[in-house]
Amino acid sequence: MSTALETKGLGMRYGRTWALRDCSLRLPTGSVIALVGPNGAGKTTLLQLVTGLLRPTEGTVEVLGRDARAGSAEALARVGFVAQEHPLYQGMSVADLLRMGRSLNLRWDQSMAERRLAGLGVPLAKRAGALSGGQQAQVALALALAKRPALLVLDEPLANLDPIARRDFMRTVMTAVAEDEITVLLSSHVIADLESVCDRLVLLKDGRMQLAGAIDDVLADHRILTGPRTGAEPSVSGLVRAVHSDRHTDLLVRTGTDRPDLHPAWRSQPVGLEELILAYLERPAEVAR
Ligand SMILES: Nc1ncnc2c1ncn2[C@@H]1O[C@H](COP(=O)(O)OP(=O)(O)OP(=O)(O)O)[C@@H](O)[C@H]1O
Repeated sequence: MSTALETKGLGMRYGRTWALRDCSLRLPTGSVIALVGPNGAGKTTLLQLVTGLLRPTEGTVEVLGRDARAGSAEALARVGFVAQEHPLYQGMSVADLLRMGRSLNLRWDQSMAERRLAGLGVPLAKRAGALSGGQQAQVALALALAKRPALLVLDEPLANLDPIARRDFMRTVMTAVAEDEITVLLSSHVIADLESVCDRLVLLKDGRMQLAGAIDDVLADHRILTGPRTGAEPSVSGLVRAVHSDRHTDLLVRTGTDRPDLHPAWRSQPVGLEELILAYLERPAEVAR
């Protein structure tokens, strides 16, 4: 399987603060990757390093086999980026934005962009500033897709969109994935919306990667162990979270592919994606490190 994005020892420091550290990732072509993490985790920093908007303090980023660090025009021509809050020139009409995109990009697909926007009922003659939030998000996405990117990078594309606009936005993304086999890297806090569309997960916290891999593998690596509160807790390594009620204890454990040898009073069950992500996000920083 070919690689769409590879980072090695990637790090970014603002003054004395490391926003991202030791980030080594390999993302296969054609995957849809959810980048999750709490506020300030380093998600935007990572996405801006990938799109060549920031130069790393250390490490390397390769997009489609080319160094993105130099802001190489050739590599970046294959990357579509929708920044947080999908900024557009508010005074320009949608048609003018498309015209500008066409004049700036060699591989521009004008008819596809017009078709997608017409299908969504977005009027081309209207000023961007006069469109709804959902329509503006769709215009920003159409501009990014018209570049015919191999890698589409979306920074919190679903923030501030209502449920229908979120669904329509993700439908457009998934149609592009199916039609053009693009790789998508998207950050989001809306975990429930990611589960049905993403096949890989990268979880950042305090600038460090906590989890990365195919969602199926990540889920298979974890179990919830439930047993009596007073009983001897199983001695397991890889404890992510312990929740105690009056009578029971729930342990979320990174077991790997091993199945722990449990006392008969304990049972082991799989964990769902949302619960797993929340458990990692809630872990105290000193445990997470
Ligand atoms: N231009 C900057 N100058 C100084 N510090 C910055 C700058 N940009 C980001 N940071 C810091 O780097 C860290 C990571 O920020 P980043 O915006 O990458 O996080 P994030 O995960 O995208 O957060 P959010 O979910 O709130 O958008 C934070 O501590 C932030 O304050």
